[in-house]
Amino acid sequence: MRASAPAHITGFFAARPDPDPRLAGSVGGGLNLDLSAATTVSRSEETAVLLNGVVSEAPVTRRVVDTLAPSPVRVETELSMPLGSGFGASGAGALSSAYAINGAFGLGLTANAVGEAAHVAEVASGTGLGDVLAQNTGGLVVRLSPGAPGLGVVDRIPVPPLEVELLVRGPLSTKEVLSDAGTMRGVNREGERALRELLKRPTLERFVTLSWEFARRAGLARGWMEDAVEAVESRGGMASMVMLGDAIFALNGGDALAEFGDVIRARVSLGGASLE
Ligand SMILES: Nc1ncnc2c1ncn2[C@@H]1O[C@H](COP(=O)(O)OP(=O)(O)OP(=O)(O)O)[C@@H](O)[C@H]1O
Ligand SMILES: CC(C)(CO)[C@@H](O)C(=O)[O-]
Repeated sequence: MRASAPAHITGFFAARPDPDPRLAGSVGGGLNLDLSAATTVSRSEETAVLLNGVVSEAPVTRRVVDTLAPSPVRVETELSMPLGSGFGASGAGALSSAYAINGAFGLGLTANAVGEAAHVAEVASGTGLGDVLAQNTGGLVVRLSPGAPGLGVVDRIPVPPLEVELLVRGPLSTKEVLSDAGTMRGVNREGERALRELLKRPTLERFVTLSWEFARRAGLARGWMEDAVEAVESRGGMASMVMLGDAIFALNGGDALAEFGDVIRARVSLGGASLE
């Protein structure tokens, strides 16, 4: 059985911890992109998880297998987004695996129940907070309260499947940032502020502008990003940092961004995770 889930790039966020991982997560805003994780699940003598054809530890996906699979499975995930760079690869892998396991074994779980298994795996692994909730929704997602799909509250800002340009300089460990109390105090303060401001006028443009304000005020933006965003803005585009990656996303920024490295082009994915 095969299923897929979109990449998700967060623009701003604030962690909302909770002893119950189903209720823990984050609030914030982010874009789903058509760089997908596609997972095929088949029954097997023993469980194996392959990421892009390579047997991998894949701790997040293994938690999903332990939660949902009634017998050993072979899980093969093809990822078309960069790993470890803020594209929600671990969340997309976990969510697409959960959908595929549900279909392969006829578990009869709803999308929210499947999403809950992936969300809990992601939060428990420390590799993400709100990606799965957003990836189960699709589009430009505003997370209003934290939690697994069916528990967290989301809304969407209506946008067409517009093009997004991305420049990835390298990975940034989500787990390290989330576990740094000093950094997270600033992140949470600024993320809550950005959400309040966005809800006053929820538009795509405000999302990008507030994301860039968040990245700088939270102390996450890097020097090269300032130059890249300025170059994009000087030619009429908009840009901000991909949370959490050493990466930039831009709207109408392709030519300017290309001066800083290889640009990946993607489109907003309006759908969430699904069986194929
Ligand atoms: N599909 C997947 N299944 C299981 N593990 C994955 C998958 N994709 C990435 N990982 C691993 O999850 C770990 C955490 O990745 P990390 O959360 O830092 O980045 P990400 O998920 O790509 O982006 P984000 O910052 O949006 O979470 C990394 O070791 C990565 O190799
Ligand atoms: C923490 C995070 C930014 C990592 O991608 C994401 O999971 C989110 O928005 O909660």
